[in-house]
Amino acid sequence: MKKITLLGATGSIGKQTLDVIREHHHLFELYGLSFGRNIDKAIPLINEFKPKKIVVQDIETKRNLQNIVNHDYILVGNEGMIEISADQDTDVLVNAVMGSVGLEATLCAIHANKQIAIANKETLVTAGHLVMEAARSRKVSLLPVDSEHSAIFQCLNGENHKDVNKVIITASGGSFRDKTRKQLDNVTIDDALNHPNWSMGAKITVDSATMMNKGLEVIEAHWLFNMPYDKIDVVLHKESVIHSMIEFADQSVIAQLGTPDMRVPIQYALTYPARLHLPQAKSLNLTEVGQLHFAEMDFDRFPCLMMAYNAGREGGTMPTVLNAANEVAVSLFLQGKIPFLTIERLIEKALEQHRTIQKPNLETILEVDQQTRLQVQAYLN
Ligand SMILES: NC(=O)C1=CN([C@@H]2O[C@H](COP(=O)(O)OP(=O)(O)OC[C@H]3O[C@@H](n4cnc5c(N)ncnc54)[C@H](OP(=O)(O)O)[C@@H]3O)[C@@H](O)[C@H]2O)C=CC1
Ligand SMILES: CC(=O)[C@@H](O)[C@H](O)COP(=O)(O)O
Ligand SMILES: [Mn+2]
Repeated sequence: MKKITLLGATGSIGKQTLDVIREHHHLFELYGLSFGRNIDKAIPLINEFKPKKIVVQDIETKRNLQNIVNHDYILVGNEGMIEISADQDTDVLVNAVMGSVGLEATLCAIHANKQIAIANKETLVTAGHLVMEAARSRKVSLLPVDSEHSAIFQCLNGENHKDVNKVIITASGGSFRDKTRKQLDNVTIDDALNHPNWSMGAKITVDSATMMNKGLEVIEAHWLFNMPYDKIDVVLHKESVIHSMIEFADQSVIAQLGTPDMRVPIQYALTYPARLHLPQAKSLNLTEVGQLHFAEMDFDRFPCLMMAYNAGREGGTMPTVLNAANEVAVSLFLQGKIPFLTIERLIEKALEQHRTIQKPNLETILEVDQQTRLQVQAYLN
């Protein structure tokens, strides 16, 4: 029985992780869970899975939860997430929290030798060098949950890293893929949240519409697979059937395909190297899909992707700034405070104003993250 700690249990990945745990309850037990403030979503999960430990975002949420459920172990905030992630009684951390707030819990879980299933891409973008170095030195396996990275991981199975010509990450194009830049002037929050293929949390759905999601994924792939940026390509593929591909030295291309269902990569990260039956997932019928489409990425149409490549290549604290600026800008858009196209302008400004610090330690990363958040908020005043 593997005991799982799940950060971000009330979210889209959290919910689908619980589907997998429920399906394989003879293999997995939910030991601890965290969520933000969404008590209504958390209560049925607490009642069903009876976690030993719970973490909420703040004291007020803890008080409100205590008025509803009788539980001895409710912790708060980052310290709480760190405690349940590195707890001696848990085996695996599924990090499905949204944002770089998941960084310290990931690092502490690695230091405590936990197996990590990582959905929380912001952690790797913000401080990939620290996370990968910790995982290497502790010999901890860091298994990807993000669909493209799970695909790359599967395509690399049994292959030699030096034989890779390039990694080809597929991009659906997001909610606005058929719109010109001019048509983006007046798009609404609801329009942005209408992803053509995936049902996901609000932040990643907006990232997908700006193409920042692919930018974050390029940096994530760089760290997870130790791949230089000139060997990572992005191609538009509107069906999201091919989740990513690898071209090898002999020009052979291996791809991983499947219906768009995050329970598949989540389960694989939890059962690797075994593949278990997953009854909820639909079989891929290519004759029903009919055609698969591919198009070259247009960096003028999607400038966030180029900003991410540039920040990744620059390295040091630049990806930390990219991520923090993006988190704040997307949140402002989702609160209705800025129009869609202002997201990329705020990020661009934050990147332009930042002087890179190379080889930053955790303290520096956390400081730059905080400073960037305040700076981007201040652009609006
Ligand atoms: N959804 C998907 O299909 C995919 C997601 N990912 C990545 O997985 C991660 C999670 O995404 P997704 O599930 O869509 O996100 P959601 O917004 O659906 O869920 C986020 C979860 O994190 C919690 N949370 C948010 N902010 C905080 C905070 N400050 N402190 C503590 N908890 C917090 C939320 O709690 P509450 O509900 O209480 O607010 C919720 O449980 C992201 O990094 C995303 O990029 C990667 C690939 C695919
Ligand atoms: C499901 C998943 O992994 C998302 O990150 C997905 O990739 C979003 O799709 P696009 O960013 O390609 O629109
Ligand atoms: Mn993805």
